[in-house]
Amino acid sequence: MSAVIEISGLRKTFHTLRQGRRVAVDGFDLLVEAGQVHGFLGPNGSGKTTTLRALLGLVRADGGRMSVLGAESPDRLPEVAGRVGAIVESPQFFGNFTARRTLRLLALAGGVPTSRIDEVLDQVGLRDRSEERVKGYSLGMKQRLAVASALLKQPELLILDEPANGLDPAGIREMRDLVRSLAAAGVTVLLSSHILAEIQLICDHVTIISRGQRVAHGRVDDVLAGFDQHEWQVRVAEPERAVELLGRAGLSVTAHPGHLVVAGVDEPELISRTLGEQGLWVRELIPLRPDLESVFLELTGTTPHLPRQVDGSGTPPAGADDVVIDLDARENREVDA
Ligand SMILES: Nc1ncnc2c1ncn2[C@@H]1O[C@H](COP(=O)(O)OP(=O)(O)OP(=O)(O)O)[C@@H](O)[C@H]1O
Repeated sequence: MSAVIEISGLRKTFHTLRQGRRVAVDGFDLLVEAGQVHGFLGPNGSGKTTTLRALLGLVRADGGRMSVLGAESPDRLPEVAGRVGAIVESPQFFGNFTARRTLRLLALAGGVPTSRIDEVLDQVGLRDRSEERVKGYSLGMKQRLAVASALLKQPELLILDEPANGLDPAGIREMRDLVRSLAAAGVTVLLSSHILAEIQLICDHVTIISRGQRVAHGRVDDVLAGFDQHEWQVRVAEPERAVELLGRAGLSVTAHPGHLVVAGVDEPELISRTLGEQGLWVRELIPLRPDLESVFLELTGTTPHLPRQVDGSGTPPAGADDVVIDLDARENREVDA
């Protein structure tokens, strides 16, 4: 697969009068390949927007190499700008203009045929409302108009910084459907967010940033698999006896209200056989898989605990071949306030 975005060793330090020197991005790497819907995940202030701004030439990097669609950024960015759509800073629209008039203005300014206007309005689901003034739009509709403006030139790559920010659940769902339909149409999408569930629902790949450094990257399934402790939630009629039997069989078991958690077990038969052979029948046996939220919280240090998500499918995640977890960054992390 070809690289659509490559960043290696990106550094950016801001100097402000009040706060002095602030390292926003510190040797950061990112690889986005063609066809991916790539989630760029990190807590507030971890460096996501700075990275995207540097990539797009909106802020000057202090070090590192970047390329977009094979062109070095920022020097050769103009060569590929027509193939990239990006919404990084909150777009401002004229409130008194309709969506159609807004897009017409942008199409004319960008040399895009005006026949594209109806196509992008359809793509973002705004055609029915396109004659209304933008000032009457909801935040979600404004976001969709922003995406429509980025789609005018039929980009191969779409970069969205926090597209779900400020949206209500219905708006988030609309944005999710929109990103999925763009991905299905072959657009490579890089999407920054701190809404973990969103990333898990939309993205196939993820890069996690914490304090300006990459702390994990790879296929979402593989990143999750890297944190899988092979735990099972077990319900039985006599939990105390079950703890004893499982412990005697050398299994790691902890008691929780109403259930037990057995860790480090690949095959659930081991649990049911150990208990069944002593006449203790398992009522429920559920694999506990880590979700992106628990992985993110562990990597970025925002909580010491690993909440678990119950995945009733019982399907083991894919192998962890592609996932890379930067252990140095993990161990050296500081706790976010
Ligand atoms: N123009 C600036 N001047 C000074 N400091 C800045 C500037 N832009 C960003 N920073 C600092 O750089 C760090 C990274 O900020 P950045 O906006 O890139 O984070 P982020 O991950 O996008 O956060 P959020 O999710 O809140 O948007 C923060 O400490 C921020 O205060």
